[in-house]
Amino acid sequence: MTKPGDVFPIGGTSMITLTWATIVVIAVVVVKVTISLWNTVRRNQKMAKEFPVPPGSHWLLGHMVLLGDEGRGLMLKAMEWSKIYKYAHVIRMGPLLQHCSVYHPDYVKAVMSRADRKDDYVYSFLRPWLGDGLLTSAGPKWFRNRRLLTPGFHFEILKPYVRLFSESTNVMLKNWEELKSGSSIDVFHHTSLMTLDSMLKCALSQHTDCQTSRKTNDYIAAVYDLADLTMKRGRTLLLRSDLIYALSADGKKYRKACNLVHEYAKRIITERREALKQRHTQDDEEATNKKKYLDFLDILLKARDEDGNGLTDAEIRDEVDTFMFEGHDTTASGLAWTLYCLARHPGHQEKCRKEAQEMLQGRTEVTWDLLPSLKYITMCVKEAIRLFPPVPMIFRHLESPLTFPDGRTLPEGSRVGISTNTLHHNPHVWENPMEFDPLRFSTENSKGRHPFAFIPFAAGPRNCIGQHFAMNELKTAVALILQRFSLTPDNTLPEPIPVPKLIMRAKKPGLFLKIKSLTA
Ligand code: HEM
Repeated sequence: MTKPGDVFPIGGTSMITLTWATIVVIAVVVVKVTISLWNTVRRNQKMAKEFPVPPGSHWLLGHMVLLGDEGRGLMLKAMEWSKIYKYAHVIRMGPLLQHCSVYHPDYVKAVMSRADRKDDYVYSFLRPWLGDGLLTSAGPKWFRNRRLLTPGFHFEILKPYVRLFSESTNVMLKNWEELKSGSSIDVFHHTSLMTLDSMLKCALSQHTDCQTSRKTNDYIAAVYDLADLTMKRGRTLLLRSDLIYALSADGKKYRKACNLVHEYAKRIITERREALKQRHTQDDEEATNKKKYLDFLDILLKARDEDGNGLTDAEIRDEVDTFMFEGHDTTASGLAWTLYCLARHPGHQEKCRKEAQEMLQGRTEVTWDLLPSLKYITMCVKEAIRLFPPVPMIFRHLESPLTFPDGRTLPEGSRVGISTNTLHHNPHVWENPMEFDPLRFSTENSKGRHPFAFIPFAAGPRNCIGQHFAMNELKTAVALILQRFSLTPDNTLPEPIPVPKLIMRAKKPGLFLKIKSLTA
């Protein structure tokens, strides 16, 4: 029996066993790491043999040295390279980190027709926030949840949201009316608050004063922080390490914001579950009918697979966080750049305004049945998100080898980047690609276009589940804005500069336009 103070003895034999065990563990780790490095080097070499490596790659930092102003340098270079390399080229982001960037419709189709998992390089930075939501999950889990969530985007569900989009846009326009006519405003800031307001209503039935309150709501501030911190981490080599990030000031701020948004979603889910339980005790049918619309949370709570199993609270939270991220800033970016294009092209702006006025006849609410008549506005929105795709780059990790139509192949484990921005400016695909020409999207001119030439919402099995939601919001907002305001560029400031972050943003100071009320 051991007494207090006894030290457990390690005899000679145990000591030798322990030493050997340690050596074996270290050897296994070293062998595994060496094999993994060797495989990466071989994969990279094979990729570089099949596909051109553009000039300017540094021996250690690769093409990162060309990133330039917040990634804009490399974005412009990639557009230049697409003139020389028609389909794809290699991009090096460090000594071992390398991907094949594809931007020709035939190549994009080959990648997007499969459901390979998202690449860890970018999406892992989102995982602590979005967990295993639709955007970041893979395999059977993604497949099941995608099937469970798809009914939530049926047009019957989306119909009542158009009224909510009108409501949020009108709050933004009321704010604009309070400004002096001819004021210059950062449109991005306004559209971002407006789409967040809409998303809170459609996803969670949260009607907040986020657009009018002077004090920033904690939840909204945390969502902004998380998006900004994720972008910053992606372009800072040192912060890519989980350990360094966890110890850094940014990492601590990220964790705090993550906890805040998770707690917020958890509280709303619990409250809604309680409310649903209460409703079961009353007349369930009657209570559901009284509610004016189903929000995404209702859909998530009701979803059942064929075995009758629903989503857990953690899964619901991940999906709520995913919608809040994927669904607001992307739409804000699309709207801000559409307004910018229309400000620069007064002729197209006037045509859109005429269409909006004819459709609205003085009303301040767009309704579902009016949306199909917004044909010219739809063409302008599409052309704007061709020129300024809200999601400029998407990454995939090949789970099996991929052969392209011309016979070139990429081995399993390769990282592929689908550059929406380069594809949308590829001179082998688009005539005068830099020109804003909404008529490209007329029915006539769209005939015969490759289905993978224009992919702002991605394509194939992992396309954007919210694309109709987003297009409805964009059309509604543009119609209501142009009915009441005229937009012109602010020539006292430099031209807004697009920068490819997680979404296409405008470089500081932002995207400023002059707004003039037409009703004052
Ligand atoms: C103009 C607005 C939008 C654009 C340009 C856009 C674009 C995209 C793109 C390119 C993807 C593929 C991303 C990837 O594969 O990594 C995607 C995925 C996704 N989007 Fe959107 N999106 C928009 C709005 C929305 C909205 C409003 C919602 C929700 C209400 C939404 C929810 C999602 C989700 C959940 C996914 C992941 C789908 C999956 O992998 O199954 N998006 N979006």
